[in-house]
Amino acid sequence: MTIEQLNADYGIANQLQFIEGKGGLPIIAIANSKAKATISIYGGQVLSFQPSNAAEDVLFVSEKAYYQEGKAIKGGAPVCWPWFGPDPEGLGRPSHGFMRNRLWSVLGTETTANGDTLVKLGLTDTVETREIWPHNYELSIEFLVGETLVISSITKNTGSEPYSITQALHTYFTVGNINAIQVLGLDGANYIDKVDEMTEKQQDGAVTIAGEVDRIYATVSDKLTINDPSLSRQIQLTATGSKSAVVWNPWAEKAAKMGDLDDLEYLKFVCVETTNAGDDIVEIAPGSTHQLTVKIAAI
Ligand SMILES: O=P(O)(O)OC[C@H]1O[C@@H](O)[C@H](O)[C@@H](O)[C@@H]1O
Repeated sequence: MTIEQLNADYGIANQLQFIEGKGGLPIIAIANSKAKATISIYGGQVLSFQPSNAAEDVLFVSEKAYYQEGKAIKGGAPVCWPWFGPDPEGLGRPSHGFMRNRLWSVLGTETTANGDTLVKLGLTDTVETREIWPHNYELSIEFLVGETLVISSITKNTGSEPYSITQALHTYFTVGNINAIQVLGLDGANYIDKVDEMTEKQQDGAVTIAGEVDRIYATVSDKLTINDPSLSRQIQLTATGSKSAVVWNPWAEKAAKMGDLDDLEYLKFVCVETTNAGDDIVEIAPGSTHQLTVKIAAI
């Protein structure tokens, strides 16, 4: 669909418009009385969210992100689905599933009763996706932009057999200085340390970051907080449909090897991801739906 057609069908006067973004990719630009946000239809991912009273964007996007078909956009909140991390069956399929580099369909846009903006994007299985992953699904991603940002991944099993998924709302958050932040709410949680041969460990106190961190936390609280003294703010995450969470920062050496991350940008973000990952595998019966949601507030 062209930008003109999208605006005609789904634009909302003075609140939501479709524009051509970097690399010619279609972007949804939202500005309402409470916040502004941009959502990339490619990848089905929110790229920015800034409540009216926030000095800085809540989400981080790499200055070197690719805006190119076939590649994931590094930043905002990519959607990892129907698996999180490496191919669970070792068949050489891409890491984090196959939704990050697709053009999604716009299912609907609306203004809610309290003036928030709701956007729904979706994808269903095709001959091509069944070659990669032999299951039937309707996957939709919903974004509710208001004082807070709410992101939901809703998976419906439209087939006749049950199947299992793992997934992540792979949120990149802007921080003032990675060395100074704390992630709260994980004290006592067990985690798999991906940078220490998948050793199982237990979190003691707040998470601080002074090197590469890549952890899958099991059975976490539904409320996590990023305490960021450099930007004098807290980012609060409230999750539903999830028992696990991932904390990731590549640190200097890995960042330097990434073509889509500037060498020093690792200092400026942390990923605290709302997931079904590790042992938090979700089985979905035929006709059933699983919803993974995170509400993000910056205070
Ligand atoms: O570079 P990608 O594919 O976006 O993945 C980034 C990171 O995503 C994290 O969620 C994983 O735990 C890391 O292991 C991974 O490196």
